[in-house]
Amino acid sequence: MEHDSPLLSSAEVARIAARIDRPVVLVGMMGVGKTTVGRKLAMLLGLPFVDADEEIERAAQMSIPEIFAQYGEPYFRSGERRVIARLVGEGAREDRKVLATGGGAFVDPETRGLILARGISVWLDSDVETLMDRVGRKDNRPLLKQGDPREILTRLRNERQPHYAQAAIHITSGNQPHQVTAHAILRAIDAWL
Ligand SMILES: Nc1ncnc2c1ncn2[C@@H]1O[C@H](COP(=O)(O)OP(=O)(O)O)[C@@H](O)[C@H]1O
Ligand SMILES: O=C(O)C1=C[C@@H](OP(=O)(O)O)[C@@H](O)[C@H](O)C1
Ligand SMILES: [Mg+2]
Repeated sequence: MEHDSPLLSSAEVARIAARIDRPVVLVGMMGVGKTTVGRKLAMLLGLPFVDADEEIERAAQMSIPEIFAQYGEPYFRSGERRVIARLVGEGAREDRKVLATGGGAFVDPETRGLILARGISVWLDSDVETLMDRVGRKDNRPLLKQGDPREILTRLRNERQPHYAQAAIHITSGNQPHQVTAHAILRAIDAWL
């Protein structure tokens, strides 16, 4: 057995944290846990956590469902592109942070290029059933209101797979506690850096 415990010691976490010199950027489907795991990971590392969707909501003074309803998806995507460019681009205020993106962000070629060039990109993946359990019945994912949520998640996951697969690090996030996923990400970052 390579690892006796799924969790790293605090000394190992500190050693890996000291090696991180770029934003850790979580990408992947809605409901996979980017926001939840990202927050946990940032806490573990003692780094700031930023959620791109929350930044967009703050800048627009509206919720994501309101932005989609009033202005449509293309408007949301252009705001998303701008916000992520500010957070990981050349003039970003703080390089050492954890950034959770929205599920569609990494599909945009400009955003994807920026994240690949300047961040440590981590693709969190789950099967459709797990995504359904987590967001299938929620009201705050406007794309899932456009039809049958399972079909939409299946289609989007298939369409986006080739983009997500370009991320530097791939992690499968099943039903394990967030803590275990966060530690798996750290091990993978340590191996990748
Ligand atoms: N490992 C997990 N086990 C159980 N529920 C989870 C897990 N990760 C996330 N969740 C739940 O799933 C929902 C979606 O998670 P979220 O972090 O918002 O995902 P994302 O940002 O990728 O859309 C939240 O209600 C969250 O509490
Ligand atoms: O997959 C997508 O296109 C979206 C995912 C959402 O973020 P999460 O991935 O954090 O749910 C949010 O950005 C918006 O509802 C669109
Ligand atoms: Mg999120």
